[in-house]
Amino acid sequence: MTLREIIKIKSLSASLGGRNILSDISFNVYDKEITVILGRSGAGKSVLLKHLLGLMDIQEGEVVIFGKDIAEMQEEEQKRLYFQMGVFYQNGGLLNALTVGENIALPLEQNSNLSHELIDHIVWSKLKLVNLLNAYYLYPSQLSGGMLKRAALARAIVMDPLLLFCDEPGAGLDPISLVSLDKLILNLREQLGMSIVVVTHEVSSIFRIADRIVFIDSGQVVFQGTLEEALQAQNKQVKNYFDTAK
Ligand SMILES: Nc1ncnc2c1ncn2[C@@H]1O[C@H](COP(=O)(O)OP(=O)(O)OP(=O)(O)O)[C@@H](O)[C@H]1O
Repeated sequence: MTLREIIKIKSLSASLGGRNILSDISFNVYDKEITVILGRSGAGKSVLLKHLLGLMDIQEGEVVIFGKDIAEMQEEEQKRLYFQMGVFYQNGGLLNALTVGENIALPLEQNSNLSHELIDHIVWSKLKLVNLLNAYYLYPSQLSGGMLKRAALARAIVMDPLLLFCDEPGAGLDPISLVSLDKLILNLREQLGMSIVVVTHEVSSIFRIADRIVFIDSGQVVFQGTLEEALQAQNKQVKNYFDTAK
C-alpha cells in the first residue's frame, strides 16, 4: 500500500538569535496517520511546529502541505490552507469571558458565513464527539483539566480540519483522563479521517496513539519510523528514551 504524503519536509534548517535551531530536517506526515514528534526539552519541536503552522518563515529547505510549497503561497492561498488545519495547544487557549459553546463557535463565526443556527448545530455535534454536551453553557473556569482539554479539542476541530496539530495535549492530566483523551484522538483519525501530528512527552500516550515517530535531538532528526521500528531502534537517544519509560 502506498502512503499519501500530507506534509513533506525537505532539508528544513532554521537559525534564531544567531543559533542553529533546526538542521536539515526531512520527514513526511502521511494521510490518516498519527505522527508523534519526540525529543528532549529544547530539542526544537515547538520551533518545527511553528514552521509547519506558518508562524515562522522558512529560511532554508521546503515545507509542502497538501502538495503546495507553503513558502510560495499567496496570502489568500495560505489562509485557505490554514483553515484546513486545526491546532490544539496544551493550555487549551479558551477565552475565559466566553462560555464553552461560544468559544467553540468562535472560529466559525470569524471565518465562515454560516448562519448562527447552523454554527450552533455544529458546536453541539463537536461537543457530542468529545463527550462534553453538559459543558455548553459553562465557562472555562468551571471545567476540570480533562474537560478543558476536550473543549479545546472540540474548538480545534470545529472547522473540520484535514490535519490536526496537538502540542502536548496530555500535559497535566491524570492517567485516566489521559487515556480518554488518547481515545478521542484515535477516534478523530478513525471516524473523521484526520491526519494528526502530536508533540508529546507522555510515553504511555505514544504506545497508545503513535503510528509513526520522528525523534528530534539538537534540532536534527535522529530517528524516524513506525512505533515498532522505534522500539527496536539501535539509536542511543531513542533507546534511552524508551528504556527510561520501562
Ligand atoms: N524565538 C526564539 N528566538 C531564539 N531562540 C529560540 C526561539 N524560540 C526557541 N528558541 C530556542 O530554540 C531551541 C528549541 O526550542 P523549542 O521551544 O523548539 O524546544 P522544544 O523541543 O519544543 O522544548 P520543550 O519540550 O521544552 O517544549 C531552544 O534552545 C530555545 O531556546
